[in-house]
Amino acid sequence: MSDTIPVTVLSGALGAGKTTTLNHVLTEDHGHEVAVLVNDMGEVNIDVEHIEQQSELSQSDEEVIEMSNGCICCRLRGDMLDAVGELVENREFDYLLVESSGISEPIPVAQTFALGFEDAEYDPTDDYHLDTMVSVVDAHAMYKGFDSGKALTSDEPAAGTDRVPEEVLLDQIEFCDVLLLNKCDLAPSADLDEIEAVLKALQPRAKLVRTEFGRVDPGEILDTGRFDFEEAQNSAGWKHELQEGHHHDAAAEEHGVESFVFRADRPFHPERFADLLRNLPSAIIRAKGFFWSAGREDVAMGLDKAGQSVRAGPQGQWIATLPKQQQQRYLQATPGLEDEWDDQWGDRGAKLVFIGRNFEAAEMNAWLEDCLLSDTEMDEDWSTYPDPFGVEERELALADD
Ligand SMILES: Nc1nc2c(ncn2[C@@H]2O[C@H](COP(=O)(O)OP(=O)(O)OP(=O)(O)O)[C@@H](O)[C@H]2O)c(=O)[nH]1
Repeated sequence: MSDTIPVTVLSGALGAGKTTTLNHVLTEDHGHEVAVLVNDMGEVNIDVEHIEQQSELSQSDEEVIEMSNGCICCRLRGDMLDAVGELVENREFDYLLVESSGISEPIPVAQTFALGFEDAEYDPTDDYHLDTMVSVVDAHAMYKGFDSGKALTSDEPAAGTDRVPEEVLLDQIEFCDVLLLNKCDLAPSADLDEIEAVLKALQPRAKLVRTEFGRVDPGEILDTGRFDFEEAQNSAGWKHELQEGHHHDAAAEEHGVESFVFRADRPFHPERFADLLRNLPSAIIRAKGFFWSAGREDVAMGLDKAGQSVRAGPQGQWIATLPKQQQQRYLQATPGLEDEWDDQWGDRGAKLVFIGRNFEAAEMNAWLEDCLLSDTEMDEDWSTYPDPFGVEERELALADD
């Protein structure tokens, strides 16, 4: 590990300030010989021209960069693996900075460096280790979003993907070690406090640093040693809420940031719950979890709300539908599962987390309770209920409603 090259990955929405941050860090005295990789990996390349322009910009800066720190800029098209492999062969450098284009997902990039690929010819973990995942968040865009009642952005899905930008943005927020809240010059400080409270609720583990024009101390993002794949995967606020239960955070409370977990051991009435999902208040920024839809005892439905986009549909298996032997293994390995186990229905039920600002948890709770089957409905024939959740994974995409 120690003789492999540390890697910092910068992600963030389009225009959040990744390039600005990168250029700032490169001109600072960071004590490294840095190679820079601009990754425009995804099939989704919305904006090749933009990236082209950007690298022209970096090239025009190259003189400065070369002179101060001996950095190398290289642009990547296509296979990131080949590029990073070639890079170690052909260049002398001791740190790799990757700028991951706005639309690309941080998790696959992290996987490349942290885990490598099984069948690939080149294994990047021979030469590299992931040091820090950084996400640059645009404070100005978030502030404007709050102002217009929208939690985050609400752009159309990018061509070639069914994920809208705010879903990717939430991945970037939830899967990182350091959050740079950039463009702080463009939002009033009261709003910055509020944005910060929201970010902390979405991602309690990351270090949060406020910046203007990407002016961050290089030590905040280089050689931090903060990355840990497992921790990063479990660092989302909603996971904490589900696993550890609710804990009050004074700063969050002060700014009206609320998170709330709903648990039930009954099914939802499919239509009532679909209706609620269609009408969720926009104050709810994030919702995530599993639920049981009456008539679909075969499958655990997943809910995933990121900003204005809501998806719900078949996502996983109840332990109750697994073969007996496997069930036993889960029951033994999972503390508390035995107590929750229902003789007839096993682990079927609802476990949902909602994170938002200025919403009434009690009201939300009452709406959800109303969606559960009543005692009378518990005795009905559920197979006659229409099923809005379909058969495809998380098919009910409500973003365009
Ligand atoms: N006012 C203000 N403008 C900023 C700040 N940081 C960056 N900008 C400007 O915002 C624009 C976008 O910045 P970039 O650094 O290119 O953003 P990016 O994230 O690399 O953008 P993409 O590569 O398109 O994803 C540029 O015009 C920057 O000058 C900031 O802190 N405050």
